Amino acid sequence: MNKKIGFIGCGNMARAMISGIVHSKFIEPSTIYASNSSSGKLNQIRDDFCICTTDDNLKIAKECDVVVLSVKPHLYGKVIDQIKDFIKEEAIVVMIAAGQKIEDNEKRFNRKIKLVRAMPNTPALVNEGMTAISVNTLVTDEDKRFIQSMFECFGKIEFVEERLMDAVTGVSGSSPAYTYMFIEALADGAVLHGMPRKQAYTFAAQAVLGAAKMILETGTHPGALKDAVSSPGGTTIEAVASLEKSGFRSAVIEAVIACVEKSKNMN
Ligand SMILES: NC(=O)C1=CN([C@@H]2O[C@H](COP(=O)(O)OP(=O)(O)OC[C@H]3O[C@@H](n4cnc5c(N)ncnc54)[C@H](O)[C@@H]3O)[C@@H](O)[C@H]2O)C=CC1
Ligand SMILES: O=C(O)[C@@H]1CCC=N1
Repeated sequence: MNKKIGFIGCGNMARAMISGIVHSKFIEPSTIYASNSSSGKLNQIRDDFCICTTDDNLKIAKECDVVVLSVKPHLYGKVIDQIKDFIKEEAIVVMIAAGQKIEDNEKRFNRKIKLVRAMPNTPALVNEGMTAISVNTLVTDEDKRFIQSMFECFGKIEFVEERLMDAVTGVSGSSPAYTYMFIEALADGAVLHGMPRKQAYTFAAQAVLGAAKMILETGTHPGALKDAVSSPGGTTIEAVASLEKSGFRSAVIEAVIACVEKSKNMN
């Protein structure tokens, strides 16, 4: 496994992925490359992970076997125009941008190109990422295994039909943000009742982590787990009733719909 992995665009998501790949020892840091349009983040990532950095996107295109396009979605056209004639014949291009469809980007490359569309999330930084992956017809089973292993360096993966990618963005790509809002609000409630803020974040975050683990590890329906916490005439059902009154579930569903719609209409 002597593949070189390159990142074009070295912001929050690329950093989370690079951190996971380096810490898992999947490949040598010296075979990971990153380019960015400004130097500050590049110098930081080179110092933190001992990877190779450059301000030249073409160097990544010419040298790497896997090229991750980790710039913002609106820059895909510009960056693909710049690199399309320099990507190696057998290289795999991985698109992680919200809303970027395989077919549209095949057209941008205007040549035979192995394209992977993936939607990771930033908990990759602590090895708890969730990534969905779709591929085009040129991606081989061996390529898929490599891409799977790369994303598994920092969490779970599932191959999905591309039509589900917008839903994935709503449920896992973007959802860490809304989960942080929930944790922040939980902590605010505890602070309101006298708990020091730092302690409140620990209690709130650990409760959310534990609840998530219960679903993943027991396979029990979330409703049944909720019922097991809600003693008849007890404290929890008061909170549950209050949340229902405020439209909590509906607010979350509406948030996911807004996210998915944005993803569908991005270009
Ligand atoms: N942040 C997140 O939680 C997630 C982000 N994504 C996707 O990852 C991509 C990157 O997102 P973030 O890392 O959050 O953005 P970011 O803004 O933190 O990073 C993008 C980087 O690209 C650099 N850049 C801009 N133009 C460039 C160019 N022409 N050549 C090279 N580098 C250039 C910027 O300087 C910046 O450092 C987006 O397409 C986003 O949809 C996907 C899943 C989760
Ligand atoms: O907010 C965004 O557009 C990106 C995609 C998923 C998470 N962050």
